[in-house]
Amino acid sequence: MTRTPATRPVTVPVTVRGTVLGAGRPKVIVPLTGGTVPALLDQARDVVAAGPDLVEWRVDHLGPGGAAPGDAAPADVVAAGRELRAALGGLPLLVTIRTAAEGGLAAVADADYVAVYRAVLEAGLADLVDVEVMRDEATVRTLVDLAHAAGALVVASNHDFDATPPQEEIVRRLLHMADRGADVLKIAVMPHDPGDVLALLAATWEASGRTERPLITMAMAGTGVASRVAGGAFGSAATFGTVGAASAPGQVELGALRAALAVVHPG
Ligand SMILES: O=C1C[C@@](O)(C(=O)O)C[C@@H](O)[C@@H]1O
Repeated sequence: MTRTPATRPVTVPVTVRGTVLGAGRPKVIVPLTGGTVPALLDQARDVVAAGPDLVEWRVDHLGPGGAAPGDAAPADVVAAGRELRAALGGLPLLVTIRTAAEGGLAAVADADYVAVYRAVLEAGLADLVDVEVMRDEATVRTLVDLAHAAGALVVASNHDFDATPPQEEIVRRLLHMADRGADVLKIAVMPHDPGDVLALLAATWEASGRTERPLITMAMAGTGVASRVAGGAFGSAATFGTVGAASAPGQVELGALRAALAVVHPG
């Protein structure tokens, strides 16, 4: 049981293209998972029409001709990114290479992971980049510096698709992300029972009392849906919802998610 400290730091919100993370109702992030540029742009049109707060581009789903997801070369990613950026208008864009180690499709070495992000950042395509904080420390440092030099924010991330670590460990990982210089701290875990969802929510509440940085947390799959709709009440600044394809188990369709968020966060 975690008690509320007498003085809790207040979350310092971050603003991306007018969208505020860390204040007000949690923001809805919709993932794009197209495997080819035409598929990506089709999906982007539907997503823009649905009006999310932010868009996540899962670059690891892109492959040459859709044949080999995760293997797209930096120049191809940049070319696709330019078209995507134009299709998104002013929507904030989070660029994510989710590696196989954390439940994604990219089986990349650190050098390639950095090369793709470097190209995307230098082309000015990302407002935020997802950096897996468990990767090599020098890689994480390089990416944090590259992102900040390009005027982008870093969303540090960690994913456990097998289990839910204990509350203290979830908090430790989130605070470690802050130590690494991330602007937003994100963790996704796999619950096996409602107690695991409670651990994730308790960790969210505890961590939000120990860092000023906005958090994004979720328990995945059906058991974890409560965390996707009600995580904001415990300190999560955003939640992933779908327009079409999901990028992780348990994501709720955008319209239903917005309705649920309006119930949890009236006014
Ligand atoms: O980190 C996350 C969270 C996520 O895994 C989810 O469970 O909603 C979905 C991913 O696309 C995103 O990068």
